[in-house]
Amino acid sequence: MHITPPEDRLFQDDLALLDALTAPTLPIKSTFRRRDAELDPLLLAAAAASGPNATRNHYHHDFFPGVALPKAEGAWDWSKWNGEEAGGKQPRKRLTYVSLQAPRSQRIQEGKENAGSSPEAALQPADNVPLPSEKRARAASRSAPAPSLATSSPQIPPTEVQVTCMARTRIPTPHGIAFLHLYHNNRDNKEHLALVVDPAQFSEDTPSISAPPIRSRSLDAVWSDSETEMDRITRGAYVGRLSPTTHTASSPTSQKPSHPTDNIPAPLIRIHSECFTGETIGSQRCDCGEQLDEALRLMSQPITIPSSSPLEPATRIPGRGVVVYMRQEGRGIGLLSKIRAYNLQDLGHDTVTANLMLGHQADERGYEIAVAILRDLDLGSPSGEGVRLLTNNPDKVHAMEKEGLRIVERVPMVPRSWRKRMQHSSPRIVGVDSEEYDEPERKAGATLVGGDAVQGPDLEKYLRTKVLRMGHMLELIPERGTN
Ligand SMILES: Nc1nc2c(ncn2[C@@H]2O[C@H](COP(=O)(O)OP(=O)(O)OP(=O)(O)O)[C@@H](O)[C@H]2O)c(=O)[nH]1
Repeated sequence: MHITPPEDRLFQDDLALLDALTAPTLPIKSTFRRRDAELDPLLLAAAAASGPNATRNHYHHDFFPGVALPKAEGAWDWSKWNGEEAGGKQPRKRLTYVSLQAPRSQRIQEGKENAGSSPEAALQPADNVPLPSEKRARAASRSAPAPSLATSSPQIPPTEVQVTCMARTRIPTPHGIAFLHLYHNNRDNKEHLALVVDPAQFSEDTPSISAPPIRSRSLDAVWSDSETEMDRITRGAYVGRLSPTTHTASSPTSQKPSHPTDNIPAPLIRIHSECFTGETIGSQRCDCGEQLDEALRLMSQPITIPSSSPLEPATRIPGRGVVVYMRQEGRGIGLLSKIRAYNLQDLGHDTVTANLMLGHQADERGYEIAVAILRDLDLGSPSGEGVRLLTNNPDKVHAMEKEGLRIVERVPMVPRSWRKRMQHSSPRIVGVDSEEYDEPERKAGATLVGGDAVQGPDLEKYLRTKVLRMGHMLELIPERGTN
């Protein structure tokens, strides 16, 4: 007799549960076995852990109807629950899940929810804490007013996503220079980012390629009549490289989609979702940190353009690309829920089931804002040059295409550990230029955290200022080249 191992059974049950929770109709009775005994304590734990009012989208769902819950958020008091214990002898009453959430239209009418973030809200600081009035006045006198997201295009219906690049700056990364763009939008209060890798950002370094510079239209626009050249430069609307002696404000970007005139491949684009655990503390539960690092590395690789004539050598040009960094932590469920989901995963559930058990969808991300950011950078428009999208996620490809992004190629994102394993069995990975992956072995860690030492002139200057101007207790060492 064949006996299914308990882990397999759990896995099959998880799949059945997943079907039950996600299918449009309930599965046929015989294929779906309820796992009351194992599941209920977990559901109760998940519900109790999130407290009465901290479920998805902070709407009030109640796993314990009729129980007077304490007022303080998250302060679930078990002594107030008179229900039977799970696994007790009497036949158990199933707890029902009651949503106390009113329809959205009603919540908007009652003023409990905004109909959509107002442009003003989008331009608030990200943490949404209003500045004290005198600070706000001082800040306003120092910075140019940002364009109103609502009024810049009066013909655009209010539902259309609008993004504004509020600031841009040069960041020297271990892979080369990237330009960090910070965006506000009219949909949420998060500061989404774009990291642009593009040699044409430096006019003096522009190689002999015809690809247009990747520029933000909203950043390069003139925001008001009173905006000075220094205001524009301070928010990053400049061309070339800034130095104490050189600074030239940019001109408003042309609205025409631009095409490279030679055979340059479309820029490599990565839509990356925030992952504090993977990117900042080097968690090895996921490969997010590695993916961010890898995306920047791949974009910074020189591109080989074959020559049209066999007599001429191929040309090598610097890499071009953009990482759009979306603040969609935990596939959109937020860090709090992701941490709880990790505990459910430690109890044996997979990443999808854990999300569902917490009342979330498997993936709650949306890509409208990401596409709007790419549009602002003049990338991926139906009439433009298109993009190569770095992802393994088919849903992401479909979602981006649905939002109107022109994807000319999907580039796989092969985990480094898998690549190394595959390289042992086969020297070439299908669909990937093996030269691009010719990199030295890393000594430690899977993320930027585990990378090599940070170094370079910017860091040197920063460290010296900390010692000389801010009194940091560090012995100064001679600058490079001075001894
Ligand atoms: N809820 C949840 N989110 C996770 C977990 N592990 C990673 N994430 C989040 O997942 C997001 C990254 O998504 P992935 O599924 O790794 O990759 P993807 O973006 O869908 O696909 P690729 O483009 O191929 O990388 C980040 O926001 C992470 O914080 C997890 O176990 N649970």
